[in-house]
Amino acid sequence: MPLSSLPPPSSWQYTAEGGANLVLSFAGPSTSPYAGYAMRLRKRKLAEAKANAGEAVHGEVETSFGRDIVAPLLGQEHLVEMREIALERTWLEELATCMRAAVDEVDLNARVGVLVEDLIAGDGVLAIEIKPKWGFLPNPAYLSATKAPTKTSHCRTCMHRFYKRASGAAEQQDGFCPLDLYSGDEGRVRRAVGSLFSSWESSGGAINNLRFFYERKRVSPDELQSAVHPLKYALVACDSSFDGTRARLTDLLVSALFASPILRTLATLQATLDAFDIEGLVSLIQSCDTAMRSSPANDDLERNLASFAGAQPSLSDWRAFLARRLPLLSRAAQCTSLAERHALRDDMAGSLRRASEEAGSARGAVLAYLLSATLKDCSLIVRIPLGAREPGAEKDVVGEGAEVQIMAIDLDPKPIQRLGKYWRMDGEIVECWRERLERMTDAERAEVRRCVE
Ligand SMILES: O=P(O)(O)O[C@@H]1[C@@H](OP(=O)(O)O)[C@H](OP(=O)(O)O)[C@H](O)[C@H](OP(=O)(O)O)[C@H]1OP(=O)(O)O
Ligand SMILES: Nc1ncnc2c1ncn2[C@@H]1O[C@H](COP(=O)(O)OP(=O)(O)OP(=O)(O)O)[C@@H](O)[C@H]1O
Repeated sequence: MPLSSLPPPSSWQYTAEGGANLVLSFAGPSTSPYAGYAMRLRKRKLAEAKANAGEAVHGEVETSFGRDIVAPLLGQEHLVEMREIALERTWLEELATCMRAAVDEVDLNARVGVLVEDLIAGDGVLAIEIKPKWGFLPNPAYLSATKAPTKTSHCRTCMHRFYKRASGAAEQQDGFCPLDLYSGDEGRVRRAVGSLFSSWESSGGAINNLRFFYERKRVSPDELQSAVHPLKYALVACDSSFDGTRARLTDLLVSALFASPILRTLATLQATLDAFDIEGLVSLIQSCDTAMRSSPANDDLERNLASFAGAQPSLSDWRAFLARRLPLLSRAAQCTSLAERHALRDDMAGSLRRASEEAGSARGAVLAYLLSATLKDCSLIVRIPLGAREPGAEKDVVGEGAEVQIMAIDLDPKPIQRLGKYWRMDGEIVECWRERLERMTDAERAEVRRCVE
């Protein structure tokens, strides 16, 4: 596509935003070379406390990371091409006046945006976005005796949700367990999707783990309550009550997830790259570095971790890492059992450990952990072509020959400076959960769901 002059801000419509980026869909004429594209723009955080100073990842790494590092692992067919596009301040200023982001503002100083295939666009296309989060329990071999019992029976996402609620964030009481979603067991996958749906409904569609878009427009729970939403016409053969629509959407999502190996591969990659857990990783860094070994207080350890881990990896660092680790990591897609996944993780731990001993540096293990962090935070967009349907039509098929696609988004590299935060958060999350269990009676404790891999 030629990068001719960028269409005016009025040709773009707000789609959604995450913590760092704002995404706009091109809404101009279908003859434009930009039709079918979305633009990802950097945001400027409004809340000072949320701004992450000094966390910048070089732009070259940001756009190439998905294509060069993640695609060989997850499969090229699951990634969209990203392409940098030059931006002018006047264009951004005009955009800022005609479009308000829901949470933050577009960064007026950004000099490049990123053009991507618009995954929510298309006639009759239902796009369901899920953020599946951490799909494994940590390697018990590297956990401290105090944290191991908690971390091997409750997954990070379930504990983290409670932690966020305890610290005042508006999180749902009974959220989904990712281990159910990733389990490959139909009943458990349905339970996870059901929990996500309930949280979506009770939050008014505000959660970041589940979103629905139909023909490029975000669909809210209120709209699905309405009798005449076009998505309901497209979901033929379903009873058009809210519950009927919910059941149909659940079926569509569950069967799309079942038909694809992506969740299984994603969880295996996350687990294999996080072979030591953050606890084991910190011990490995300390064993390679005498100054870190003597790092006394926890505060210092948090602060010092990033500097001992080294500079933010460049694209060539990442390419060298992948070239060395690809033979082992490419086995992830073939792992079909938990035993195979654990064996792969053990192989990775052994290999990273030997490499650190030889080099006197844990940098390879740090890069592996950072790549795992990217995969723990990505989202999937399930594109289901429903085809155009007349109200009342009888057909109950998905699309007309068009295929369901599952694409991974938000595959940005994580800043190496976050290592200290990851270590601190791990301690706080587990402590918060343990205190919760200690406050309970035995009967209450027995009712707490255990997470099973
Ligand atoms: O730490 P977590 O698990 O809360 O993950 C953060 C996400 O929170 P959530 O998925 O809501 O729990 C968080 O998501 P939200 O901004 O809450 O939608 C971000 O994805 C953040 O990454 P980054 O700052 O964009 O690089 C994520 O930070 P990283 O942990 O990936 O660095
Ligand atoms: N290629 C795409 N096509 C359509 N919509 C997209 C696309 N990429 C992202 N989006 C939408 O924009 C939202 C924000 O994008 P993205 O996840 O890249 O932002 P982020 O700031 O990096 O997120 P996070 O805070 O989760 O790290 C997504 O959750 C999704 O709804």
